[in-house]
Amino acid sequence: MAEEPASPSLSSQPQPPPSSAPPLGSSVIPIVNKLQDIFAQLGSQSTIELPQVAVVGSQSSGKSSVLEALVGRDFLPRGNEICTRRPLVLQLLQTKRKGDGSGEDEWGEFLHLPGKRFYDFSEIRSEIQAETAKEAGGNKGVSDKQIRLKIFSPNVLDITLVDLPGITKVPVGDQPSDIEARIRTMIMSYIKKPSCLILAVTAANSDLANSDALQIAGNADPDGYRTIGIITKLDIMDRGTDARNLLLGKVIPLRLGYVGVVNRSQEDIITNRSIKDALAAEEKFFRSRPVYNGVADRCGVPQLAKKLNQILVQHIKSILPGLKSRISSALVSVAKEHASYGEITESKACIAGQGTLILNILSKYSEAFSSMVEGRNEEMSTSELAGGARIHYIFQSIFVKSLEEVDPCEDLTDGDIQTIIQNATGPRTPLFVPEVPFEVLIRKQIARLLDPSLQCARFIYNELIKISHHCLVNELQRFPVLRKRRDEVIGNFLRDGLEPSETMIGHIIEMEMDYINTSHPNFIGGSKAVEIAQQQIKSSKVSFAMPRQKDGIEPEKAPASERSMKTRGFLARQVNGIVPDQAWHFLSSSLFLNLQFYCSAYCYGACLIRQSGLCMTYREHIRWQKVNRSHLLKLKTVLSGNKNVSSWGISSIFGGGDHSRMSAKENSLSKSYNEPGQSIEPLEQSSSLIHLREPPTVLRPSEIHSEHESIEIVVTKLLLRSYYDIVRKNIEDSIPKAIMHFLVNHTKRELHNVFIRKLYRENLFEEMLQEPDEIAMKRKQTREQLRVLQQAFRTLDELPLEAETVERGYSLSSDSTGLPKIHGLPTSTMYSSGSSDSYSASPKNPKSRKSSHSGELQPHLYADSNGSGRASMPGLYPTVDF
Ligand SMILES: Nc1nc2c(ncn2[C@@H]2O[C@H](COP(=O)(O)OP(=O)(O)OP(=O)(O)O)[C@@H](O)[C@H]2O)c(=O)[nH]1
Repeated sequence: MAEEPASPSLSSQPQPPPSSAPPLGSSVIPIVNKLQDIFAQLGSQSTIELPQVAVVGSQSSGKSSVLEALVGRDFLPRGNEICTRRPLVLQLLQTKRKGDGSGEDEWGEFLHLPGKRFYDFSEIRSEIQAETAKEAGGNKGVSDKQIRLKIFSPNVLDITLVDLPGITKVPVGDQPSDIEARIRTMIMSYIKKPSCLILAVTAANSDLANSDALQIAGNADPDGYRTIGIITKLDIMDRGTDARNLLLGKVIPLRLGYVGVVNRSQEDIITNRSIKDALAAEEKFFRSRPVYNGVADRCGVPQLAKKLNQILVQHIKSILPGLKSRISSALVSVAKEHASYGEITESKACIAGQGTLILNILSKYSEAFSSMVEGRNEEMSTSELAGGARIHYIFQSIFVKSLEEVDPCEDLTDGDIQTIIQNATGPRTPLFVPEVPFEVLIRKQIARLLDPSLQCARFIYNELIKISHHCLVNELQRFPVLRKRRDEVIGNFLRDGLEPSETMIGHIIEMEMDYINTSHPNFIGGSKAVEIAQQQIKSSKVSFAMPRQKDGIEPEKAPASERSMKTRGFLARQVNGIVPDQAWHFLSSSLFLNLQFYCSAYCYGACLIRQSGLCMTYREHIRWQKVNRSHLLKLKTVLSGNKNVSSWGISSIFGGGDHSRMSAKENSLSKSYNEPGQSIEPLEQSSSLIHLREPPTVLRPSEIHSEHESIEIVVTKLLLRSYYDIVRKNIEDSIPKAIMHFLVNHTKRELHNVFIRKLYRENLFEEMLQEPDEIAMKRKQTREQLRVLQQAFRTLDELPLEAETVERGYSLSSDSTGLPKIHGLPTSTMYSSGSSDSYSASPKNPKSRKSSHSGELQPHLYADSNGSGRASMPGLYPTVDF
C-alpha cells in the first residue's frame, strides 16, 4: 500500500480559516439527509439513530465550553464556579430550510416550556440558569432532574448532546456531603449506555493521572472504544510545560486518543468574545507553539469535530448494508407489483391483438394451474403445504388415516351380533356360525365408507377451486371481468368433473358391497376364525374357571348347558377339519338339488332379514318355514340317514371342505318338522289351562351367552374385521385414483380447451380486457415508486465512496510506531502511545481523492457568534455534493 501523504501540519500546510471550523457532524449532514430522504421514500418511520455524545469531567474543566464550540453557538452557562448543576439533554433536530432569509429557521424549545420558541440564544442560556435555580436552588445545589432542550435548525444533525455537572469533591453551598458520589452516579447513568460517546474533559493545568474524567469514563467504557480524551486550557499551562505527551497518549494511553483545545477564557466570556474569534485565537495559539506542530491532528476544536465526524461516518456505514437490503427487497416487490399491472396494452385497439392477449393469459393460466397441482410452481412456500401437496395430504393424512382408524365392530355390541345371528337363524336354535349375519354386517360397514369417500372428493374439489384462485393472481388483477369469467368457467368445469368422480366412487362402494369375496387370499376364512375364537374363549374360560376348580367343583359336574357347549366346541373343531369328513360323498345329485333349494330358500329368508332391518316378522318366518318344509323333510330324511353330514357345509365362509356332523339336537330340530301344528300358529292352541305369559313387544336375546354363542360372536367379529380390512385397503387405493382420474387430471388435461371454447370469443374480448381506473393509477404509482427506489439504491451504492470521501480527511494513517492504521470506529483501535501520528488523505481511490480536494467548500454553520446568519466560507473540509 502506498504511503499516504504526510498529514497537513500547521506549519507546512495552509490551514483553514478559523471560521470554517465545522460544527459537530457537519460533514455527515448531507449523507444523513440523503439517508433520511431514502427512509421517507421507503415510507418508513424509522430514522438514523446517531450516537449520543456526553461530556464528563471535573468541575470547571471546560465541558460546556467544548460542547458550545462543537455546536458553534453560545447558549450554555459557563463560568469559573459550578455552572452545570442539572443534566442538560440537548437534542439537535434538523428542520427544512425556509430560504426566506428571515433567520427564523433556527430556534430552541424547552420541554418545560412547550410551544415557546427561543430565537435568541442568549435567552436560552438565561432560561437554563433560571430552570437550574428552580430545581437545584441558588446556592450551588445539584439536581439529577434533566433540563431538556431542543435546537431546531436546518444545519444540524439529529443528534443528542448531554452536558453533565462536573465531578466535585468538597461539598460547597447547599451541596450534600455525598455530592461526589451523587454526581458520579448521575454521570454513570448516562455514559454507561453503549450508544453514548464519551468526551472525557481534563484541564491541561491539572494532573492527568488524577483525571476524574478518565477515571469515570474508564469505568463506563473499560475497552475505550467510545471515549475521546479532551485536554482543555492548554493556553494556561505553566510556562515551560506543554501537553504534547498528554496528546500523544504517553501519560495515559487512550484507544481513541486525545484532542487538545483552547476555549474561551473567563475573560473572553466577560468580553463576549465570539466563537468565531475564539476559534481564530485557538488556531493562532497552536500555530505559534512549535511544540504542537507534529500533533496538529490532535489540536483544536476543528480536529475534535473531525474525529466525531469520523465516528458518525462509521456509524452510518454500519447501517448502510441493512438499509440497502431493505431497499433491494422493496425494489423486488414493487417491481413485481408493477409488472402485475402490465404494460398499457396497445394491442387493445385491434381484435387480433386482444385475442392474442387473451390467448396468452389463458394459456399461462392453464399452465400455472397444472404447475401448481404438480408442484412445479416457482414460488414454493416454505411455511405451508400448497397445491398438489395439499391434495396428497388430504388423500394420505386425512382420508386414509380416517379409514384406518375405523373399527368395523365399534358400534356393534355382542348383543347386537347375537340378535342378528338369531334373526338370521329364525325359530331354530343356531347350529353353526351363519354367513348371513356376517354379510349383512359387512355390507353395512362397507356402506359406511361411501360418505368419507365422497367427502374426500369434495375436499379435493375445494382444493382445486383454491388453486384456481391462486394462479396468475397478479397478472389477472387488472382484468376483473376476465377474472370473473375465468372463475365461472373453471368453477363449472370443476363441478362437472366432480359428478363423474362421485358416480365412480358410488360404483366402487357398490362393487364392494355387491360381491363379498370370501375367497380373497387375505380373508381369514371361517375355519381359522373359529379356531381363533375357540382359543380365545378357551383361554378366557380357563382363567375364569381356575378359581372354581380351586373351589373343588369337578368339570364333569358343570351344568348341562355347559356340557352341551363343549359338544358344540367339538363340532366347531370338526369344522376346522380335525375330524375327517366325508359328508359330501353321501350327497346324491337329488339331495344336492334339495340342498340348492334349501339354500335359495335360506337366501330368500336372509333377504327378508336384510330388507326388514335384520329382523323377520313372526308371520314371515312361519311362511318361510311352510314353503320350505317339504323340501326340508326330504333333506332331513337323507341327513338323518347319515349323521355325518352337517348343514355347516352350506356356508361358503368355511369353504367346500369344512363340513361337520349334524348334532343330536339338530336332528331333533329336524324332527320337529314332522310334527305339524307344533310350531305353526302356536298361539291359536294356547287355550289350555296353562297360561303363557305374553311375549314382550321388543324381544332381545338373552344377555348371558352360551359358549357356542360366544364363539359365534367372536367368529363374526373376526370375519368382519378381516374382510373390512380388505375392503378398506381397496377403497384407500381406488378412491384417490378415481378422484385423480375424473377430477384432478381431467381438469389439468382439459382446462385449456375449455377456456378456449368458453372464453376465446371475439364478442367477449373488449369486455374481458376492460381495465379499472384504479389499475391505471396503481401502475403509475408503482412506476414512480420504482423510480424512487432505483434512485435510492443508486445513491446508496455511491454512498460508501462518498462517506469515505468525507472520512478521508479524518482517516488515521499508521503512525511512525507502525501501529495499525485506523479506519473504523468504534471497532478500530487507536493507540496513542506512539510518537507523532497524523491525519492524512486516504489514497484509497482517485475519486475520493479528487472529491476531497475539489469538493464543494463546507459552509460554516453558526459562523457568527451572535447568530445573525450563516456564512459560506472556503475551507479544507470536504463536503458531499448530492
Ligand atoms: N483559558 C481558558 N479557560 C477556559 C478554557 N476552557 C474553559 N475555560 C474556562 O473555564 C471555566 C469553566 O468553563 P466551563 O465550560 O463552564 O466548564 P464546565 O466544566 O462546564 O463547568 P461546570 O459545568 O461548572 O462543571 C470558564 O470560565 C471558562 O471560560 C480554556 O481552554 N482556556
